[in-house]
Amino acid sequence: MLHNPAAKYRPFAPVALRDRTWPDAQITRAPRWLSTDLRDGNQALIEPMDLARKLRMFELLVRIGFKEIEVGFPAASQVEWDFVRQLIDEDRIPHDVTIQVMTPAREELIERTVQSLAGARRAIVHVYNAVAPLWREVVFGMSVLQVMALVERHVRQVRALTDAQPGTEWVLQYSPETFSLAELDVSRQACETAIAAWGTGRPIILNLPTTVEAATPNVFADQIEWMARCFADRPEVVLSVHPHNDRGTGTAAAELALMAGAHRVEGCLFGNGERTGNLDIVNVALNLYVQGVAPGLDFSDIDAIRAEVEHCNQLPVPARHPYAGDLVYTSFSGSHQDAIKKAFAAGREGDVWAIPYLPIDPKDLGRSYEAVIRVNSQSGKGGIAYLLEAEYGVQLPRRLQIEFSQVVQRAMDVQGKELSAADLWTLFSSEYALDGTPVLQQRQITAGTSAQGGAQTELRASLQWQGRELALQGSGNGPIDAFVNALGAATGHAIRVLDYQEHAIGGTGSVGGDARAAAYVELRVDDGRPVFGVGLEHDIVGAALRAVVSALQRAVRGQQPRPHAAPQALQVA
Ligand SMILES: CC(=O)SCCNC(=O)CCNC(=O)[C@H](O)C(C)(C)COP(=O)(O)OP(=O)(O)OC[C@H]1O[C@@H](n2cnc3c(N)ncnc32)[C@H](O)[C@@H]1OP(=O)(O)O
Ligand SMILES: CC(C)C(=O)C(=O)O
Repeated sequence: MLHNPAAKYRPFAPVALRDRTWPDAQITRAPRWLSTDLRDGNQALIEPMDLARKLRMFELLVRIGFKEIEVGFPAASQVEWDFVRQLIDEDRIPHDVTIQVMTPAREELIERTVQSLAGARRAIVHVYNAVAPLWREVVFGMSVLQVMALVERHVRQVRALTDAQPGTEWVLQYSPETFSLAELDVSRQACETAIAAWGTGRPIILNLPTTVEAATPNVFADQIEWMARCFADRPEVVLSVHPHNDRGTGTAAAELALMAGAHRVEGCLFGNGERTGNLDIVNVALNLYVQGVAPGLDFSDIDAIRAEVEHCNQLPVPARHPYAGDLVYTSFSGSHQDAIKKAFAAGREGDVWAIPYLPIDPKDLGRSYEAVIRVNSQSGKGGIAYLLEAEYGVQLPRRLQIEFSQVVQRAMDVQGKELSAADLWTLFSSEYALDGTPVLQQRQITAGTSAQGGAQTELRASLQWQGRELALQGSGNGPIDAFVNALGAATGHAIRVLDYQEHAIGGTGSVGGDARAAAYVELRVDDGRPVFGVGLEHDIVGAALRAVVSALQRAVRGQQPRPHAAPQALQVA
């Protein structure tokens, strides 16, 4: 790269429009959309679509709700011609859909283009010629006057040919190609020449392209407002824009152009098109949607649409593509996951959508929440807890989330790749010995009254513990109290219960067919650090006792077995 790029590149001159109004405008309704997937999109494919793929694309566009579809460049090739004929001859164009075809300003090509439309109910003939200085000099070798003469001659020709086919309702679209790079006055003259040659008062679309993006989108908005003022008193004129994306600002250019007075937007699904692509219509339409404006296009099953477009174009849609990419409803980083989980837990997906980091409800596009959160080395407790709850129904208490996230981090450091919900469950089950917790045998629990008149529970059971069978006997003010006292006496550990929580798990989750109980116990054992245990059982008492054993096992992991000791007093913090 150059040390001084100014030696080679020049900045684009701004438009002198001091009284511009577009910065204060708001887009409150959807524009008219034209899909140019079958023309500008198609001409940019490594392998242009064959008839079968063109038809699939056309039918997809109709299903999505496009009412104006540029179906091709019929003078360019036999496939293009045959496709237009197939649509007309087989009556495949719905009554509310208008097809558009494109031609350069060349006699023989215009003639063939208009012929291709014979029998159409309604059609837009799209004529273009470049108007910017570089093109005038290098491509055409023409002065401005000669360019105007070219426009006049060819639009007159379109008029004559279409007048000869009165069975079709005709609209002319004129594009001063390279508008974004041209002097505004030259573009205006070209448009006025086209209007006059077509016939004042007859419907005409003036389509203003950023054939190559050359400036920041505010400059394009100024250009559009300038042109809109020139044609403001012409009701027959529809002002359309056709942004490309060379600077990566196609979407912004289209949106600012709508604020500046454009009524119609041309583009392609997911931004296919020449070089960096055409404007991404899905992007602009869904940007409107999340501002509460109905776009008039239906992307309810965005994955199916994406798959169909990928098939037709033989090009992938990137994983980070706005609204449609594989990863765009996924959060990897811990603080995002935490915020999303809290917002769902607080019911913030209610009537008015307010979920942090998710500008749109993925469900509206047929995507699912399951895909929202994924866990890798950047993740924190929130995402892990979300996945375990969403997939397995367990609602981990906050301190258990923190404890388990450290277990996950250690596994992640070794493994170095993303963990699925199933991987997390395997790790969780093994860490808290959900399947391997020794089961209490011959459990007998009797509720009674103590000598002081309070509630007293007596517990007897046997338990396999560190290779020997323990006979447990204890009493307390409830089953957990009695069990902890009995276990402390039998194992020689001082056990204190710091926290206890429980909940039911519905019968439909991945945990099992029937409803189950989940219990979480936090213990301090022998004045060590607090540890959690988890128990899943069909009954709540069984789950709680399992959770106590799970926590004690974790607390004494790696220690030598203790001799018996006297029962410990139970305290619940
Ligand atoms: C910005 C855009 O997307 S414009 C759309 C462009 N799309 C396509 O080009 C796809 C389909 N195109 C084609 O199949 C062919 O290019 C055709 C059939 C249109 C023409 O093919 P050819 O006659 O071989 O010409 P070629 O492709 O080399 O085009 C260049 C010629 O067209 C002229 N030309 C380019 N644009 C235009 C225009 N809008 N109006 C009139 N003439 C034009 C050039 O000046 C050049 O003329 P020259 O040969 O006298 O110097
Ligand atoms: C001819 C026009 C509309 C075009 O495709 C462009 O300029 O990009």
